[in-house]
Amino acid sequence: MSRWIQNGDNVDITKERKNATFNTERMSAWIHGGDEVLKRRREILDYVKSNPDFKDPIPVEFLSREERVSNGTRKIVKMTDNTDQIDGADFFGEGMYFQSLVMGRDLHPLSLHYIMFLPTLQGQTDDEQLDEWLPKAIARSIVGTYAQTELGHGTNLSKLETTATYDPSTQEFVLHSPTITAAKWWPGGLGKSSNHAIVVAQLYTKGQCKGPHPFIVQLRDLETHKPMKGVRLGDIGPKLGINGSDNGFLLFDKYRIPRKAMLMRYSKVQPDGTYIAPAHSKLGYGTMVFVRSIMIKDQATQLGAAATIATRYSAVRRQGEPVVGNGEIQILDYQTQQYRVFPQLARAFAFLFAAYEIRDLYLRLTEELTHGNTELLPEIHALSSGLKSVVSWDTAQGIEQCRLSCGGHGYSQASAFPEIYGYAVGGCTYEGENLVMLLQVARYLVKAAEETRKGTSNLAEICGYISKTGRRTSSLTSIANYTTDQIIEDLEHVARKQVFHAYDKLKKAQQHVKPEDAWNQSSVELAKASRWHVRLYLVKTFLKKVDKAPEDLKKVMIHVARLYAFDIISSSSGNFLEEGYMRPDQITEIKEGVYECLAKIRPVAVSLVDSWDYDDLELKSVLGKRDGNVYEALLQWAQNSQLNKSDVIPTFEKYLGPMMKDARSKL
Ligand SMILES: CCCCCCCC/C=C\CCCCCCC/C=C/C(=O)SCCNC(=O)CCNC(=O)[C@H](O)C(C)(C)COP(=O)(O)OP(=O)(O)OC[C@H]1O[C@@H](n2cnc3c(N)ncnc32)[C@H](O)[C@@H]1OP(=O)(O)O
Ligand SMILES: Cc1cc2nc3c(=O)[nH]c(=O)nc-3n(C[C@H](O)[C@H](O)[C@H](O)COP(=O)(O)OP(=O)(O)OC[C@H]3O[C@@H](n4cnc5c(N)ncnc54)[C@H](O)[C@@H]3O)c2cc1C
Repeated sequence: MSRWIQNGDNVDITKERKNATFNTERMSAWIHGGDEVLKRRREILDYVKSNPDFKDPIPVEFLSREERVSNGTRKIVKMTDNTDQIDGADFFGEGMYFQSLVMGRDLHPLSLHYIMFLPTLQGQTDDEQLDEWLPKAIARSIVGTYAQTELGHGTNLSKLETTATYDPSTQEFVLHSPTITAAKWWPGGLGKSSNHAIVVAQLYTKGQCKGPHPFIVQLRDLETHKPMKGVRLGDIGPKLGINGSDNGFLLFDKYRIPRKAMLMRYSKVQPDGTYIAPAHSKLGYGTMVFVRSIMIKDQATQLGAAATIATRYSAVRRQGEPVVGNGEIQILDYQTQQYRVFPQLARAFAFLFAAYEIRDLYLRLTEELTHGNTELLPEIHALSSGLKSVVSWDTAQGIEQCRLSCGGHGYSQASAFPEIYGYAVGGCTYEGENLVMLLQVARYLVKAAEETRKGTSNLAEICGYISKTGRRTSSLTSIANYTTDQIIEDLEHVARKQVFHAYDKLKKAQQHVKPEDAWNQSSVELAKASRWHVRLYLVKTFLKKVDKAPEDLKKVMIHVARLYAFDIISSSSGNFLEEGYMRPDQITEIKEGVYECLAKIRPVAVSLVDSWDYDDLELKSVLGKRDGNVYEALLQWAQNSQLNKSDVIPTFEKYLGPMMKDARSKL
């Protein structure tokens, strides 16, 4: 046994846990929403661990693509056979946790069924359609996906090419892909698994195009699973990540579906072809808003996992001997290591707490929509688009920092970083490419700036800072006395300034060039304004949450929240220095604040990541193992390699052996 193991655990990690200044269980409960939530997490975990159906034959990174799809399909069917183990109504909490324990970091043949197909049926059907389709989808007698993106168009929905032309003589729509670029491309589970899809197509009736609308479409025969006549589909091949998912392509050749296949909660086509428009033109995009909202928690969970792995590994990895003869030190003691890893942990917290907020806002929206009130739609569209964009970008960067902080072992799939990154980074693209989403936020901010300039502002709370007068210089005197209100005031200043800078640039350009060119020429500054708007929101949400925490937890978490804010300010110091809003010595003070926070977090870092309550089963990382016994586990993990099945592999007989033999004979 290694000299670093005592009572089964690595001695360094045990020592770290003894340093905790707070109760890890209390912290976990606070993070996850209370004792009851924590208790339920443990029950779900026990259930998953005790069920052999959920076990992977070997770590999934050793499986081929076909094996991955097959293993994932087997598990998700078993998992959804057992949804009585969770509160089905709690998709955001129990649903997401259950699926992450069973399915790991992969999407699978039923992902889109649960994440988009079912929610679209719930949100977009009229009563009759709901009664027809929802029971089938819930029972899994049909499997659906969401087919919107095409080879030629993803972002720009107004130019989707798939057509749904209404034929009043038969009361049917004719679905058609007029070109190759009209092929649906990407939908998860479309390639081989789904037999139905929500297809988004340009609706034509009475010779007029009414724009993209959702239709429910049968793609495969229910018994043979062969594609229906007029439907061509398949898998799009391997991707950077999520290779357990059969993302697919789909083409229609004048494929007929009944009139009632058009989802008619908001827009309708009557039997004679008369079109009835929705109350709000973007109501049909509701499922995207829903997914953008739930993605925030998913991304936070991935970044939290990466930070947990990096922190635990840094506690057990010893490298370098600053005092010769005293032995090598834990790499977690290096300030540079802390500077790399702890901000990622702080971000993960910030994102998780924002995820709770957007969940609550989304629930409010759903409630309002049942009363026909669409007032909240622009605000939630802007917030979910902005959070989706900033959070997924920072998550991807953060995971990469965590990987780098683990040196060579971070590059091995044993670390789980490649899986985490491959899975999470997809979020920068799907559900709206990040930059495009930032530009959606910008439209909202431009309106707020316009109202403020006109003096007619009655802004929503989320952008209330835009119409504030604010100070001309920061009131920061010393980092010790830098209050939450001052931090927010300083971030508000920079966000407001950037909003008006972008707005003025846009307005000025509009005087000289066409509106679309003016927008394009201002778009980098507009996207920056959106980022500041979202960062401000994240900082405010985090500080507010910590302010309300119980005292024992607040004492620790305040350093994490301040690190999040100080890291943002110090890494963009130029924005704060502009026009003398801050002086260089104030920036120096904030940098010192960063270092102070790192030092405060250092002794409790392992306990903090323990509080995220990841089980080894969920982390799936040799480096992040709770017991810290990394080296033994690495050696064991490598035994799974197919190349280790024999001492000599065929490539030796075929290539290397003859090459060396030949070379030897010539010497
Ligand atoms: C038991 C089992 C449990 C299982 C649990 C599983 C849990 C797993 C958890 C998480 C994992 C997450 C995994 C997710 C899987 C992802 C799968 C991916 C799916 C997809 O990607 S689907 C395709 C998504 N596609 C897009 O997002 C396209 C992006 N484009 C657009 O959204 C829009 O076209 C646009 C926003 C870019 C522009 O739209 P458009 O041209 O139509 O409009 P504009 O002229 O620009 O704007 C007009 C006006 O409308 C406003 N607007 C736009 N969109 C919306 C909206 N959605 N809501 C409200 N308003 C909107 C826009 O801002 C303009 O407003 P103003 O005129 O400025 O007022
Ligand atoms: C893992 C994964 C899963 C997916 N799952 C599904 C699914 O289940 N169903 C589905 O329908 N789709 C799915 N998609 C597709 C996804 O929604 C699209 O890829 C996404 O919306 C972006 O569209 P695009 O790929 O066409 O990129 P494009 O729109 O071509 O964007 C390419 C580049 O152009 C820029 N750009 C585009 N428009 C503008 C603009 N107006 N202003 C400034 N810059 C612009 C973008 O910022 C980007 O840099 C998935 C994608 C991925 C990666």
